Amino acid sequence: MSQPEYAELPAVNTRRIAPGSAADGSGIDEIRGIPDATVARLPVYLQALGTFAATDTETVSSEDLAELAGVGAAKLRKDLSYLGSYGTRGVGYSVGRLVTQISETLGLTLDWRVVIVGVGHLGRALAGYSGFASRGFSVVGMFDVDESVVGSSVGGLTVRDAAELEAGIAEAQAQLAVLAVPADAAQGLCDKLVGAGIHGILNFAPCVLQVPAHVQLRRVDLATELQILAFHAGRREAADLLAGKVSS
Ligand SMILES: NC(=O)c1ccc[n+]([C@@H]2O[C@H](COP(=O)([O-])OP(=O)(O)OC[C@H]3O[C@@H](n4cnc5c(N)ncnc54)[C@H](O)[C@@H]3O)[C@@H](O)[C@H]2O)c1
Repeated sequence: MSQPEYAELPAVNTRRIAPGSAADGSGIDEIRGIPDATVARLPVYLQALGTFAATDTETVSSEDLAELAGVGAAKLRKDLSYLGSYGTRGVGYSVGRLVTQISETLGLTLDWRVVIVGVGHLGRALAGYSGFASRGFSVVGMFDVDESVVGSSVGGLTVRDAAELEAGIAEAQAQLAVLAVPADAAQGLCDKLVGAGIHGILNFAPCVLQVPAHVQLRRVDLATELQILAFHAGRREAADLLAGKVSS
C-alpha cells in the first residue's frame, strides 16, 4: 500500500499577496509566513510545471520538478510545504493542483492592473511582452514626459503625459507600476505612485528608492545578475584550472 510521504493538508487560504514582501526584499511575507526566498522561487516552479502541463503530465516527482527548476529536491519540497502542498510517496505532486496553488499564492489568479512609467526602449519592450497578460497582468496605462512620445500609441494604449499620472492611475484602478525612467527621475515618480495608491513598484532605474512599509518594491538589475553569473563562471574556471594542475 502506498503511504503518504507527508500528511495531506488542506490548501492554504487564498488571500492575495504581492510577489515580494519586505520593501528591502528580505524577510518573511507577513500574511502567510512564506520566506521571501521561497516566494522568489515559486515563479520558477510555475514555469517548470508549465513544461510538464504542456505534455499533459498529470503528476511529477519532486526530483524531476526540482531538476527542471534548477534547485535541490529537498529545497523544493520545503518550499512547497509552505503552500500546504505535500507530495505522495511513489506518486509525486499533481501538476494541475500545484499550478493552482502556486498561482493563487502569487496572486496570479487575480487581475493585476499595471502602469508603465517611462516609455523608452525598456518601457516599450515591456509593453509588448505577451508574458504579462498570460500571467494575469494587464498594462492599463503608460506615461512619459517626452512630447514626441506622449499621445503616441504603444501596445494598443495611448501614452499619457506623466503630469496626469495620479489621475490616470485612479481612472485605470492600477495596483502595480513599472518604473523605466532615468535614475534622477525615479524617486519623485515613485513618491507620486505611492501617493496615488500604488501597492507595488518594479523599479528598473539604477538607483535605490525609498517607499513606505506598506508598499512592495522590487528592483531589477540585469547587470547585477550578470555579475553573479560572472562570479560563478569565474569560480568554475578557477576550479577546473586547479583540477587540471593537480591531475597533471
Ligand atoms: N535594470 C536593468 O536591468 C535595466 C536595463 C536597461 C535599462 N535600465 C534602466 O531603465 C531605465 C530606462 O531605460 P531605457 O533604455 O528605456 O531608457 P530610455 O531613455 O530609452 O527611456 C526612458 C524614458 O523615460 C522617460 N522619462 C524621463 N523622465 C521622465 C519622467 N519624469 N516621467 C516619465 N517619463 C520620464 C523618457 O522620456 C524616456 O522615454 C534607465 O534608468 C536605465 O538605466 C535598467
